[in-house]
Amino acid sequence: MTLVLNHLTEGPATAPPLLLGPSLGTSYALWDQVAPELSIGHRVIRWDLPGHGGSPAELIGPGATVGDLAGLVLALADSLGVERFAYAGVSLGGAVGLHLAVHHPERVSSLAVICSSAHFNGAKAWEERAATVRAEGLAKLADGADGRWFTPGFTVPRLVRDHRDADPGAYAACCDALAAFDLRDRLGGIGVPTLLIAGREDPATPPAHLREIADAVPGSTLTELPGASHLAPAERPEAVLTALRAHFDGGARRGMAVRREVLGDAHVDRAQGRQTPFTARFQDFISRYAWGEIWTDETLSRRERSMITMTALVAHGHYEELAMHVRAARRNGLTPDEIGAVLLQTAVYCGVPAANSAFAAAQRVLAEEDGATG
Ligand SMILES: O=C(O)CCC(=O)CC(=O)O
Repeated sequence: MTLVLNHLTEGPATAPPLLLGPSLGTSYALWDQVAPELSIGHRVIRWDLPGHGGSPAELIGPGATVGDLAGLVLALADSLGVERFAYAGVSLGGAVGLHLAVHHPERVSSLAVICSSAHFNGAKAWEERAATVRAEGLAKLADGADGRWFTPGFTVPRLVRDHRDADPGAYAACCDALAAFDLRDRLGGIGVPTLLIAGREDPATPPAHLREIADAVPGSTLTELPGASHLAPAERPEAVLTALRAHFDGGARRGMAVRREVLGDAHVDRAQGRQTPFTARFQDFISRYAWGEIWTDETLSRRERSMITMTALVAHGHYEELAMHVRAARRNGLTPDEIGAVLLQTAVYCGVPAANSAFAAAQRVLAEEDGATG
């Protein structure tokens, strides 16, 4: 019997397939907080590394490469009748995704690389770790997992247990794969839509590693998550979920791009960073509908949409939101004089007190942005 990677499939069999890859030492439980939500719109298939979770250790041996792991993922996809799929992976799982996008682009429709890298800082440390694990097993390394994986005080006992229970030989073979991995000179050839997610506090693959990929992969997007270390899907599941949804869902992806163009990266990153499980769906809703459907509709120009939006906000007295849209109006090309003319017209149709508060809010923003109102 041919051995395949242990995996869990969730979601409708007819939905677009999405494969989720784990990091070294973990199992598909790394996706516990994210996969069920993603499976509303996807056939989600999450897999275990060889010798981790429920995958047979015999699938891998000394001197293994990331290419070997990618081959196992393709064999899994073949066994499930999946030809082309979206893919997201964490760290080693992300390296597998980069390998697939470079060497098997016909199989990958879209890629997300999370807390990962195009190289893992050379071979030496991984060769040493592999030798130690082959000699002593995983207990000591698992004792230090919290510090390598999470911000202080956070943990996921199930993942630490999976680390302790992994097969030492297979774990060491995965270290061999990390030691030999370096795709830096191939990144420019990646043509699939690519999202990079970095944990701001990740000591293993710090944001600079994700930035390096973002700088090289044409058209890619980078999101940095505050309050996340190396296992972002476990530590900031709601933020990872929103970013993945926006990336893998066409409408939401378009919406997120327009939202960033109009409101600016700094604002959107702040909003994403502040997100909680309670607000995640609302953020997703805004990206998908307000930005993905309305602001992307070219019947009206962005300048016209800015004028309408500012007027509506004055009419309902939403001055905080108005301040944000005065900034957006400037990004959409309105001059301070034109913004003033819009607000003056609101004095007629929305009332003088409303326009008075609107002028005060807009004046503050314009003074910050351009120093334009003297
Ligand atoms: O457990 C660690 O020390 C992090 C290992 C790493 O960077 C590769 C991975 O998580 O897949």
